[in-house]
Amino acid sequence: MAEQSKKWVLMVTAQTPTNIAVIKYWGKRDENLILAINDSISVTLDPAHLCTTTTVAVSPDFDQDRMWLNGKEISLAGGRYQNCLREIRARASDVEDEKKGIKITKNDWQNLHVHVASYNNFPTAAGLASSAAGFACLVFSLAKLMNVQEDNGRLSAIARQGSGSACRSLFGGFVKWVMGKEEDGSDSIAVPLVDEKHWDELVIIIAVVSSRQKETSSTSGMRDTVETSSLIEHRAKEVVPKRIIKMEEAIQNRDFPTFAQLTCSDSNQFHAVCMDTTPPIFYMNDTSHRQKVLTGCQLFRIIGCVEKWNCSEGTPQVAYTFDAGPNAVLISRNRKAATLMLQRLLFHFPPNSDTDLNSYVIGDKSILKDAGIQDIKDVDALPPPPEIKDKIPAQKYRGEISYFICTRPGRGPVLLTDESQALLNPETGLPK
Ligand SMILES: Nc1ncnc2c1ncn2[C@@H]1O[C@H](COP(=O)(O)OP(=O)(O)OP(=O)(O)O)[C@@H](O)[C@H]1O
Ligand SMILES: C[C@@](O)(CCOP(=O)(O)OP(=O)(O)O)CC(=O)O
Repeated sequence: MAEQSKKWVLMVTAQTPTNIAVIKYWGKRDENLILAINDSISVTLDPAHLCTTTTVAVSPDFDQDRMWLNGKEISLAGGRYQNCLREIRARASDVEDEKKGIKITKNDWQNLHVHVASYNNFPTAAGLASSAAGFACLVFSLAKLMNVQEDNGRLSAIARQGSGSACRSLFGGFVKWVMGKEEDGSDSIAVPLVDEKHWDELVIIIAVVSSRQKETSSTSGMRDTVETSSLIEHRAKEVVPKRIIKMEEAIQNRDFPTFAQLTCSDSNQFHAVCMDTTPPIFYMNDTSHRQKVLTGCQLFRIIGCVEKWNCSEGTPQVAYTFDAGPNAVLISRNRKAATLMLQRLLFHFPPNSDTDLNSYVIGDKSILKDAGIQDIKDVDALPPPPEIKDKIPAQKYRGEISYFICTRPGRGPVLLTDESQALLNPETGLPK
């Protein structure tokens, strides 16, 4: 390292989106490298509504690697963090900042320590893919700090070693994670299929049922499935490869009926292999807490509501998909369908009377406006959806959903150049 008289801190801040799989990754063929047993496809969600912001800093004064997640210091000792840090350091290049008088050579990076501060603007470890946005952001920001000369595809193979689904957050739009064949995982990377503008009519509504941490992590859940389910092999070898081909075609052609059919079937099959696991995993209907038994039923009701409406329209208006947590993701074919979906959701799941509508529907609130809803009175005045026949009185489940997020397909990672958005103090390298 060049002689420097002044103390210095060099920082980079980045923002990375989360993603939701429409063809699910579930099961590994290598636990350490995180190599999947099947390809998967996801849609990247607009970072304006769900994203991770991460600041990474380097200074000769730092005596160890440290990380703060959502304001609390966490350990970087875990294998996944260590693998990402090692792989990025191995690819670091020379960095020079003439204004600050900083010169770091390729070899210096092996001895310099980093500080990392990260913030998720949505619940962590609640099944909203915080690990995906989080590891993608960590790898992307470290790569920029250390001047790594590799494209986002190569970086995705490093993010994958933090969390499998993270590799898909290196791109916007629709993204495929190619499982690859190589033992070292070098061909197990994310590939962008189409960018976020290709199918920008889609509107995504997430019903957040529980923002508490889930009972069974994806990592241990999928390990148990691979060890004990006999259905998973059929899924990985026979079902998913065919679905991947059809899904890619549906996305290219913006063929919503095929897209919706594949998305719903794949989500349902993912939960079927979870149930085929010993002991069975119930992500949609976790029976370990009384409250969750109730909320789980609400998720089945959301499926029922979407299926009934799609059927009555004669062609799908909305696709549903559920990850490893009790949240529903509803992808509408266009704004009109999203408006009608939101009206149905608010009819069945009105907020408690003391809840502010502004905090009950967050993200792109213009959908709420399109639905003609300005306050709770408008929610209470919503008529029952016409597809509900008079035989069964329409049910309402007040207060059963925590909140709704309205969003859309979004872009990939970006650097934030405005220093005021940094999460670390530029003088000390400690959280602001
Ligand atoms: N911003 C972040 N930066 C780095 N790591 C993060 C970040 N956010 C979350 N993580 C890591 O991801 C873990 C949570 O992952 P987990 O898979 O349990 O939940 P999730 O990603 O929210 O849900 P799912 O993957 O099932 O959708 C955290 O404990 C932490 O280790
Ligand atoms: C259901 C899923 O969301 C599973 C995601 O699993 P993770 O990527 O969180 O698992 P690890 O690789 O062990 O970190 C489906 C998907 O995103 O494809």
